[in-house]
Amino acid sequence: MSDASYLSLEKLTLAYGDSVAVANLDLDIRKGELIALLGPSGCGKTTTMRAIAGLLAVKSGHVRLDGTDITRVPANKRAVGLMFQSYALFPHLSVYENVAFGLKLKGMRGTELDTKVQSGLKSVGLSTFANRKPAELSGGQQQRVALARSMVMEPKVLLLDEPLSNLDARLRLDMRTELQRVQKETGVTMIFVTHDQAEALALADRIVVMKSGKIEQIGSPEDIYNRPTSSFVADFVGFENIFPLENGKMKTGAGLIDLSGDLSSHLSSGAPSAAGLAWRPRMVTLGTGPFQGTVRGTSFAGDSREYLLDTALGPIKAEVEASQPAHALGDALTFDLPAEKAAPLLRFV
Ligand SMILES: Nc1ncnc2c1ncn2[C@@H]1O[C@H](COP(=O)(O)OP(=O)(O)OP(=O)(O)O)[C@@H](O)[C@H]1O
Repeated sequence: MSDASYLSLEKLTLAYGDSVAVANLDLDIRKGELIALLGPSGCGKTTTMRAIAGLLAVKSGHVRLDGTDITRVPANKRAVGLMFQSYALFPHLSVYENVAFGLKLKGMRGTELDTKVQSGLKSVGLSTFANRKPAELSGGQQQRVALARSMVMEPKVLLLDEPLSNLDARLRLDMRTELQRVQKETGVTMIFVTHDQAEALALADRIVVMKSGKIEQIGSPEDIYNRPTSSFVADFVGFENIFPLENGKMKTGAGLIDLSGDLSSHLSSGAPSAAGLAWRPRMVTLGTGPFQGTVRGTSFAGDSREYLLDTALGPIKAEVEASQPAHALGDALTFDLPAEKAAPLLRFV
């Protein structure tokens, strides 16, 4: 086992009956990494987590953890923790008893148990809540109990399935920080599932983007955000203006067109064999350029304003600072898609 493959999924195929949900998936995760599995509903995120946890039989392939093949090891012998989006706390037990539960099952008692539980509660800031019942806690506090309960078991890997999805926007932000802190303090390897790209970008060391049971791209948050390799990932992370390339020209509703700026030198530095180009709305220049559009929609987002333009190329989304003069529905605007700002896509899928 190398450092880069503390947890390895090798050619993992997972199915429900005859229906394959995850196909031939390879993934190596380093010890202490915080990994986000990101992707649309049904792409196989939860299925992959269930297989790592031992809750779903593997059809073919292997799961290795810390040098051991655990593909056929029962869930309770894997040292893999799992935290669900519904925290699944025992309502009749106190916070203390909830956190102690798994340790007691392992036969721990007395001072050792008490020390572990106290330290687990302390690590999530809930020492003074030990005697409360889950119903007497806020959603965020319940989430912390669930986290403490998982962490006291000292798992080699902690899996979190949509851990923040039941929390309101404010609490989600708090819990993001909390999760990150606990992870860095304990050094536990964590994999969390989310379909929220902002959450993945904010939390993860590396993001694994999945599509239809396969990995579409693996990279740092910066890679995924700035350098998506396919149109699917580009679309998923907010590049709204995405076009295929054919012989160095952009294929649009108005046919093949040349871009202004030096596309070839931009591409040769980034991706010489690009299959497409993508621009975020704020990469579109409004007010000057070779193209024409008519404002069909506008939305105000505090610092910025977004315009949806009807154009011969197809619909274009542009974002400008809100301090710029506003345009009205029906206004005709010129715009540019600057070649040097485009993200080159290797695959158009
Ligand atoms: N118990 C099941 N029986 C049959 N098919 C299932 C079962 N659970 C999931 N699937 C199918 O497997 C595929 C992957 O599902 P999975 O739950 O892993 O997706 P996901 O990416 O976690 O989605 P979501 O974000 O909605 O939770 C989907 O096509 C789904 O319909």
